[in-house]
Amino acid sequence: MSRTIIVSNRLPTKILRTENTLTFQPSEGGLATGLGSIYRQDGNVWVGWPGLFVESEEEEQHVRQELEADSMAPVFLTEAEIHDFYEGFSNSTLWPTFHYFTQFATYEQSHWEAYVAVNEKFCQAVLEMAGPDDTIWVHDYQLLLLPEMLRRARPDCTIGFFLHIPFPSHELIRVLPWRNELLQGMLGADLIGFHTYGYMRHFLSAVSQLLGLNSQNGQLQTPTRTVLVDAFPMGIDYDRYAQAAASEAALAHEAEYREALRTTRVILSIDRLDYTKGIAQRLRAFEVLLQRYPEWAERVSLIMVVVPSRDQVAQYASLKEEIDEIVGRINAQYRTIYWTPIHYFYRSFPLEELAALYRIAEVALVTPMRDGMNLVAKEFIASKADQRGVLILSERAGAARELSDALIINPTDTGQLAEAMHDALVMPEEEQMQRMAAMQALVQQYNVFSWTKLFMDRLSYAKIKQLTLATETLDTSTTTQLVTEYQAAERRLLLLDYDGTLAGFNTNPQRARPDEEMLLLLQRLAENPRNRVVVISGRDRTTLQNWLGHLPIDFIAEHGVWLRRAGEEWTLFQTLRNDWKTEIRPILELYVSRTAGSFIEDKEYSLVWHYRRADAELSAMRARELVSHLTFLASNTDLQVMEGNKVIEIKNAGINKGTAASRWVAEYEPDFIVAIGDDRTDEDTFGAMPPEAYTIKVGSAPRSLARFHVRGTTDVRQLLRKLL
Ligand SMILES: O=P(O)(O)OC[C@H]1O[C@H](O[C@H]2O[C@H](CO)[C@@H](O)[C@H](O)[C@H]2O)[C@H](O)[C@@H](O)[C@@H]1O
Ligand SMILES: O=c1ccn([C@@H]2O[C@H](COP(=O)(O)OP(=O)(O)O)[C@@H](O)[C@H]2O)c(=O)[nH]1
Ligand SMILES: [Mg+2]
Repeated sequence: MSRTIIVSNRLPTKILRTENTLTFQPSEGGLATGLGSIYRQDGNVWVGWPGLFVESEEEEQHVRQELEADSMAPVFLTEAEIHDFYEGFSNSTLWPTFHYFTQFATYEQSHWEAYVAVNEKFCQAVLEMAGPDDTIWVHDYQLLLLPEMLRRARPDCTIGFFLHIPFPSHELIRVLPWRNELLQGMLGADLIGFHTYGYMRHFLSAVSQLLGLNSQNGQLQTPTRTVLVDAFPMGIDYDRYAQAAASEAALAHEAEYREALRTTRVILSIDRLDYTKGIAQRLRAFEVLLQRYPEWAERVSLIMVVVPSRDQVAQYASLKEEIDEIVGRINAQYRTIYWTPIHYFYRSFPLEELAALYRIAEVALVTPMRDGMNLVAKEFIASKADQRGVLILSERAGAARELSDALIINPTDTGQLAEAMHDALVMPEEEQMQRMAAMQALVQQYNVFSWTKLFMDRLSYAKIKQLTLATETLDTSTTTQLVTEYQAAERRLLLLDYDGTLAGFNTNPQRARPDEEMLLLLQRLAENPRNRVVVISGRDRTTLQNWLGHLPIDFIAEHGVWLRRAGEEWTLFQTLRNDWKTEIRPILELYVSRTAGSFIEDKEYSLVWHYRRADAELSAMRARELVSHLTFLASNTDLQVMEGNKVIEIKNAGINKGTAASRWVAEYEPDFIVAIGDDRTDEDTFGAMPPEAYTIKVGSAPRSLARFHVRGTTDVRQLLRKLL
């Protein structure tokens, strides 16, 4: 039976050592509480770190067994690994960078190395566990390299990846020395999910800017595969929080708190201790509230739960001191014998007590500087059975993209935040209920179960899509068959594209000169009297002539405009005009002047706008603009607009690599054909070949007419060598 293997840095259970005994308790943090409800189903298993340093083999065995009984498999990390991988790279490099706190980020080579090593350790643990049909779902920034590591070990397995924190602008990502490795690591997945569309957009733009990979409608084309990218805002186990809030235990705790607080109204905040959560700013805003509206003195208190977190990281330790200091100062200044302005707790609470706090609070303050999602906001909403209560929510929490009925604030605007608190405290009940009802409906519908289902369904879809769209890989047995057929054949036709097929794709087209190995390979293939070798390219005939003209091969140049059989003269495919160039050239010049780095190639019967060296995103936009501009102009002419790899070409209609290649098939009557190409324009060749021909696409494409595909130019060379 196939099952799902969830992988995250932290298990939903953490183990504490007190003297000689181990206690197992639930982990804090959104990931553990969010997914905690679902992993126990259907033989699924959760792989992760249990938060404990084991001291002996026996202890390790014991922990492993205990966790296994509860569907978990531990990855044990050493103190050094926790220092360099968790506190170091994960929480001192990635966490601040991804939350726009680059001033806190450190860049240590040793931390990076530990990050690689621990990702490998997780990879081994997963591989030991995963069967070929299992789905692997990797979570979060601590394991960005894992998808690609798993992919390398199991090329066909199903891998999902979800990032729980923001994905920042590529301007921040590019600051990281290891940015390309990190992005490549994520691209090992079949589906990559984010909480919001904004994060997804930033990711796609980073991939385009830094790796030069294009996407369309969230479908990303890597050299080998199609990867889907999408937004999946995570939800909570709504019923669990609603039930907890309605439980006897929660009611009893609430009564207790009410008695202690007497008539004081409650504003609540709950977070892990983290500089991303805006805790200090929130305290200052509360102080401003008391200054601006002295009438709230003795009438409203802030209950602030701060859960200890990552206290070995310097920034966290100093934040703790800062908060202690501000709370102390405000309380000292405003408190009375009857009233404490801020009830500050630095510890975690069990679910029933959290539920009681959610119940008693009239206002929840969720005001992070940056937060991937923030589940506390959703838990507060689920706990409000009577629909009274107001959520104040930072516009920079992922949750703000969904919860538009909250009072949305900018957390750095202390004045606005203070006013929002006041507004919340005086909001008429009817308005509170209206807003709360709308948010409850949303949080109830988009819960953690629908989130999981949506992600998993989309992951199966990604897989099916890859299978149905992808051409078959040219594996060893097909290669053997190809070679056998080749050897038996008398009249063989080899149609070979140049750039991206025989030569690697170069940012400067003039630098893609043939190397010695290629020249020798073509020479030897062409020498065989049973072979007809045709280089079929979009390049101008002069370049092909200069580079390859001395070889006994045929040429199809300018996508079929110019033809040359070995030893003969160049001829035109048909009589052509090029008087249209005077009208079209100024348009291309306009796009060059608007797009630095782009340039025009002027071929005898076509004009090309190249943008491989221009800013990836700007030029992609300009390219769409240019295509529609040219298509409009060409509509009543005999011109055609062709899009290739970072090029737009305009030329006479009816001529392409396919029509030219057909001429060779008709004249030469081959009994064996291999046609290889990497580009959109090569699709015309593939489409024009008889069904038994070996059509081979280099790299991946969402849809290709070729029967087979290979990874890159190295594979092409290898295949051609086999034919010698
Ligand atoms: O494992 P820790 O270092 O103790 O940290 C706890 C978790 O914090 C982060 O939570 C995030 O995930 C939430 C659910 O998607 C989201 O609501 C929140 O905005 C994020 O900050 C972190 O991403 C987890 O990996 C940690 O385990
Ligand atoms: O004493 C506490 C306080 C909070 N939480 C939980 O910690 C999670 C915090 O998740 P959130 O997404 O708000 O932020 P994160 O900590 O993941 O950044 C929520 O589910 C809270 O219920 C907890 O388990 N114990
Ligand atoms: Mg090509």
